[in-house]
Amino acid sequence: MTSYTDGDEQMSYNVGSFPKDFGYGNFEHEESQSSSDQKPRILLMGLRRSGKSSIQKVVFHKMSPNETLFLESTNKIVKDDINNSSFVQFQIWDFPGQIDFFDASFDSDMIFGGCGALVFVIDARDDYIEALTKLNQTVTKAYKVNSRIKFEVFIHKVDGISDEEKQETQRDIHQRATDDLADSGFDQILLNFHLTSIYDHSIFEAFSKVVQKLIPQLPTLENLLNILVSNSGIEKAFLFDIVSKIYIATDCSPVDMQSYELCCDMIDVVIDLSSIYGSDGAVDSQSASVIKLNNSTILYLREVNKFLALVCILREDNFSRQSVIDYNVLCFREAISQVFELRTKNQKANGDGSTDDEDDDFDSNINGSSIVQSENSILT
Ligand SMILES: Nc1nc2c(ncn2[C@@H]2O[C@H](COP(=O)(O)OP(=O)(O)OP(=O)(O)O)[C@@H](O)[C@H]2O)c(=O)[nH]1
Repeated sequence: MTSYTDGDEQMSYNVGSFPKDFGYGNFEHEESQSSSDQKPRILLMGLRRSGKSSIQKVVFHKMSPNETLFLESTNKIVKDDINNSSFVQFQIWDFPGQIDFFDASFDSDMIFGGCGALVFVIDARDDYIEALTKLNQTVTKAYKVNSRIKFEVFIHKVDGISDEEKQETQRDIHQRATDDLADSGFDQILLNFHLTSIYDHSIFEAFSKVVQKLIPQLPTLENLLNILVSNSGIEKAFLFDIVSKIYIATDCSPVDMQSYELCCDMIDVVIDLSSIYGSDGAVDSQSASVIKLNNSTILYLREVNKFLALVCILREDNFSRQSVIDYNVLCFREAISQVFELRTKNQKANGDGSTDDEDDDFDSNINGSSIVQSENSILT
């Protein structure tokens, strides 16, 4: 029988092109880390072999997609601590596919109580009727315990499926899932759908959106990026978590997949080169890189802190004012460190257990003082 006891904390990394020790260490300004229990939780649920463990391994442990073919079935909850900067701190719980909500050892209050987001994975290549039934059971059960959970449905393994087929599958799953919820009297539950595959960047993009919803400072970060972009002639800017390549914030212009992929590839190139030629770690405060594309576009990467990098896309003409951009990036970096400091101060003041309400206060503080200050110092 499945046991729902605590799983192993998986802290070793199979990091592909990353240096072996390039994982989520302690953030140097973070004097006190939130305990694991206080971190928001992301639950990975879905039928057996739908691809849950593969997603977690590929996104957070740099496992190559082909290696996931050899993953064994999960038979207990596996908890994984993602201990990054103050912005990216959560736990991922990977559930066995054959989970039984009626099992006496399934403590739904404990499991769904502290849950920030529930990711339900559906294998798009399989007959998904059973998966939809399970989705309905899972979501309604979780909602009854905690109505604040964000529900994300990954329509997974869409590699090798034509674009029309993808859209049709998404439309069908969306329709059936929302109809099922309405039939069970839960039409107030909002499901978000993402087409994903571990064989391309779609899984990183989808996970970025899930993680962003768990970052209370997101509006502040977006605001800072908007100010930076509009004053520096930048077309698009992403704030990346370097280790996982998920972006934790971007400016308000729409994200197109190609730009995101280019930026991810740039991070890979920089990490690879830094690991070979750099002296200490993969990135440091001097880390920067410029890639000129053959369509008069520039990719510009700057380190923000140990875990975060800013990657910008801009036209070559606008890059002639690089010193202005660099100055603005310095202001941006300073503003981000102020956000960190305030966050840490708030956490300490609240005994490390800041709630959403406290984070709201935090946001208004930053918007009221620090951003204005950085806005003034950004050159136009
Ligand atoms: N084609 C394709 N195969 C995938 C993808 N993601 C996962 N797989 C494959 O799906 C199979 C099952 O993956 P797992 O990650 O073990 O699935 P799981 O949901 O964790 O399974 P349980 O632990 O049994 O619940 C593996 O052979 C993976 O290689 C994907 O995006 N595309």
